Amino acid sequence: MGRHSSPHIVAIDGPAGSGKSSVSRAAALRIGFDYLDTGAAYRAFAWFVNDWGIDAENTDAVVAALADFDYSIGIAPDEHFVRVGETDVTDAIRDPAVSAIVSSVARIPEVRAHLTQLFRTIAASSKRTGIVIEGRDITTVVAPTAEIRILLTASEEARMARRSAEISTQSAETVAEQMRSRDRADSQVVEFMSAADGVTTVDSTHLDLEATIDAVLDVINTYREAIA
Ligand SMILES: Nc1ncnc2c1ncn2[C@@H]1O[C@H](COP(=O)(O)OP(=O)(O)O)[C@@H](O)[C@H]1O
Ligand SMILES: Nc1ccn([C@@H]2O[C@H](COP(=O)(O)OP(=O)(O)O)[C@@H](O)[C@H]2O)c(=O)n1
Repeated sequence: MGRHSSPHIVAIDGPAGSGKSSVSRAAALRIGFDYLDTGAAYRAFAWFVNDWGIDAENTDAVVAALADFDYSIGIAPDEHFVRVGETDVTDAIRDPAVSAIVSSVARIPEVRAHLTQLFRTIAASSKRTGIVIEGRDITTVVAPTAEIRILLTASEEARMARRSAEISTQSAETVAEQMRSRDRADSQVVEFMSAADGVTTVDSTHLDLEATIDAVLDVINTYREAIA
């Protein structure tokens, strides 16, 4: 038997290091939803452009590459993978070299429109009751009509500390500077530092990971009737 209606959507946005990926995946696992990390697609496309030797600043060449971008991602929260063609890029897209160029491809409107369409198609393919979608413009552009929309924030200091604890190959100062400049670049294209109308803010500055997951689940449960 096929599924009868489209999956319910929990939309989560926030800046780098706010906890979007870890919190969204854990929340999805807890409520039996799928999970879609949209930043992974922007990263994978940046990886692809770089792999083809295209300059990320060459807008025409980057846009032309979209036609050959064969992307797939696992949306089961416990089976995460990211592939471009036959190549598994799950780890490669986290490389600082990718982080350094991803905002350049993400600023291009044609790239955003193409990936937004892809996200809607992937979300619609979910066989579960619902899907948690996480990124920068999910509450505003990708799924503005989602029943549940959350902005996950944390102070810049907390976000930098979390991210530099994860990356051992670079100094804390380098990691912080790169994150700050990526947030600056991204902010010129999408609004993810303040909540749009109807979006609930969860500030994790003074919460640990478990408490943040609980806070997000609280918001989801508040709207539970709508998604039951
Ligand atoms: N509330 C929190 N307290 C402490 N660490 C957290 C919290 N939320 C996330 N983290 C950790 O911070 C790091 C960055 O989180 P991540 O989910 O990758 O953020 P984002 O997807 O927003 O960039 C991860 O190592 C994660 O375990
Ligand atoms: N919905 C989204 C998600 C990511 N992105 C871009 O993709 C990059 C990587 O996103 P990410 O979610 O993996 O970044 P982190 O917050 O995990 O560091 C961002 O810096 C943005 O340039 C976007 O433009 N829109």
